[in-house]
Amino acid sequence: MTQPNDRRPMIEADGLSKFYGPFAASRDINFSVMQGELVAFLGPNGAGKSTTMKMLTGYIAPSEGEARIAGFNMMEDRIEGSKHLGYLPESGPLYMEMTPAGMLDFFAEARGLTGAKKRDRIEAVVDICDLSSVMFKAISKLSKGFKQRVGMSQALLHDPDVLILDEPTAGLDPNQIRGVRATMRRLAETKTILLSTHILQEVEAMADRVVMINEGRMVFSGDVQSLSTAGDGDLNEAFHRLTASKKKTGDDDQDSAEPTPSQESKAEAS
Ligand SMILES: Nc1ncnc2c1ncn2[C@@H]1O[C@H](COP(=O)(O)OP(=O)(O)OP(=O)(O)O)[C@@H](O)[C@H]1O
Repeated sequence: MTQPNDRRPMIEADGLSKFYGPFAASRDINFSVMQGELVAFLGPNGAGKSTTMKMLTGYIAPSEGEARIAGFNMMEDRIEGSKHLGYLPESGPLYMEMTPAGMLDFFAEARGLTGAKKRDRIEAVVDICDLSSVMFKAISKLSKGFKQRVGMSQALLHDPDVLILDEPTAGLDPNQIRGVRATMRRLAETKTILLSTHILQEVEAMADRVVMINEGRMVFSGDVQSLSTAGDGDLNEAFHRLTASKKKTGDDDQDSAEPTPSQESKAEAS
């Protein structure tokens, strides 16, 4: 078992920014997720969570800064970094006309898995994500919860040690949320996880630490207890205080998104 001081950073955002013309979707994001940690990535709609996750996974190029997975720069060594990484994008890379069985087979081959190894890994993710009842139905015909689980199974297929999950419980009913959370708790025993969510109970129940962004900038990095303290013991209040819009004008008024001095001390990169 990894001891706390043996841990190394498995996910690193090092000064990440993404500009679309003059608009900064994210700006100077700095944080690390250490081996074995589950870190919640919070922020209101449009804060820049998905953009940051896409940079971390090498899916889009940063305008500035560097993303590293297991120490690999995701622009220069994306193939090596991707061997360690499972990514569940917000909308899921689901081929709607395929069945889960066909899709997992396709992704397994693409990951270089063959023979018994391929069979074992498909069996393992079908079990983890509880997919056996839908393996031969078209993905387009599955409920949202099952589509989400198929997306998760794809992310887990090559048994990566790092997971980046973009809102894995978005749009699910309470029973489905329970199922996904139970799966994540199990995964968190052995993997490093960065998870974006809007659900604060999820953070309380599962996260070791929280990184929060607002209007593209980091406004908090710390443990759940410190986040709660920032809201006088109430996570909803903390979320509100840290993410209440400071914009006075349009979206490209970037200077107005500066954290206040008290928030800045909480947003130190770990
Ligand atoms: N390709 C793009 N071109 C221009 N603007 C973009 C592009 N992608 C994202 N944005 C903008 O960047 C900002 C951040 O978007 P992003 O999807 O990262 O937010 P988010 O925090 O993931 O939001 P949500 O919680 O709603 O999913 C938004 O204002 C969005 O409109």
